[in-house]
Amino acid sequence: MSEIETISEQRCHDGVQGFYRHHSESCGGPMRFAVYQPPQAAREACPVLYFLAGLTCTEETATIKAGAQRVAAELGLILVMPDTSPRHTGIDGAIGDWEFGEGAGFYVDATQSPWASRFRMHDYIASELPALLKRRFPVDAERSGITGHSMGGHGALTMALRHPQQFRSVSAFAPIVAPSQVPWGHKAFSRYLGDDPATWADYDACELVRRRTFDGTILIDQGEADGFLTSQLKPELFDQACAEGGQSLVLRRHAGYDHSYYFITSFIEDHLRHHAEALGRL
Ligand SMILES: N[C@@H](CCC(=O)N[C@@H](CS)C(=O)NCC(=O)O)C(=O)O
Repeated sequence: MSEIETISEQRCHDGVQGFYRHHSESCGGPMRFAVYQPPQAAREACPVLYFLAGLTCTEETATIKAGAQRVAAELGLILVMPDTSPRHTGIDGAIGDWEFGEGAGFYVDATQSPWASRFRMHDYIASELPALLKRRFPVDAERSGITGHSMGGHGALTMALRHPQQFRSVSAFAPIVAPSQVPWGHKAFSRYLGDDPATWADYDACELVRRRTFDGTILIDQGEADGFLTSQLKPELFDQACAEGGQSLVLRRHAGYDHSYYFITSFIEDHLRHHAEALGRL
């Protein structure tokens, strides 16, 4: 049996939109992800852009709602949309709370029982999934970028800052930039990582960027009408941390836009072009 099971594949903008399932060692069970292969992928290895989704989302959310395929087809970018956590874990407390557990993996490797056995999304995204994709899809892994939304924006920023050899370009939509300082982060990190905030810094973009900058400009878009802006997102903290760390950042604030995929689809093209340029496609 192939290590990747195809759930569906459909023609899309002359490429192929597929959904897949495999057994994940990192997460100790089955995981699903979506891949869009642009038409160029039929002939050559293509750069790859990972899109990490937010709370309550699955591999389907950005695939269906972001509207990224048309421009990815033009630019020759492979798109990878992973699920946001392991599923059907059977762990007590893993379902029923949209801010924690299944659908809310926060892209960390949990160290605390009972989460540590399954909730290892950092290792999954940084190592296991890229290695798996290389064996099945025509990815030019040397040219990988990462983006994401909200919790996934936090994932994208922390992955890129921690693994600059793996991810050569980074951007985010309405990201959680300082999880150690906001309720979403407190709740998830205290359970996944334990009560000592010192262990949280490795997953906090504001902390990471003060330690080491990313080689390239970080692009962030943020809607001013986002209901989570002042309570959970606080982009000004990342702006300040980047200034202190000497990180190049373009933070764009857009009047009237909220937290939804209507906001994301309005600016996804700019993000694809940002990555394509950094990955040598423009
Ligand atoms: N709990 C609220 C808010 C959740 C929320 O806004 N999730 C964002 C990510 S943090 C999202 O992308 N939701 C999926 C969607 O809009 O399709 C809900 O379920 O409506």
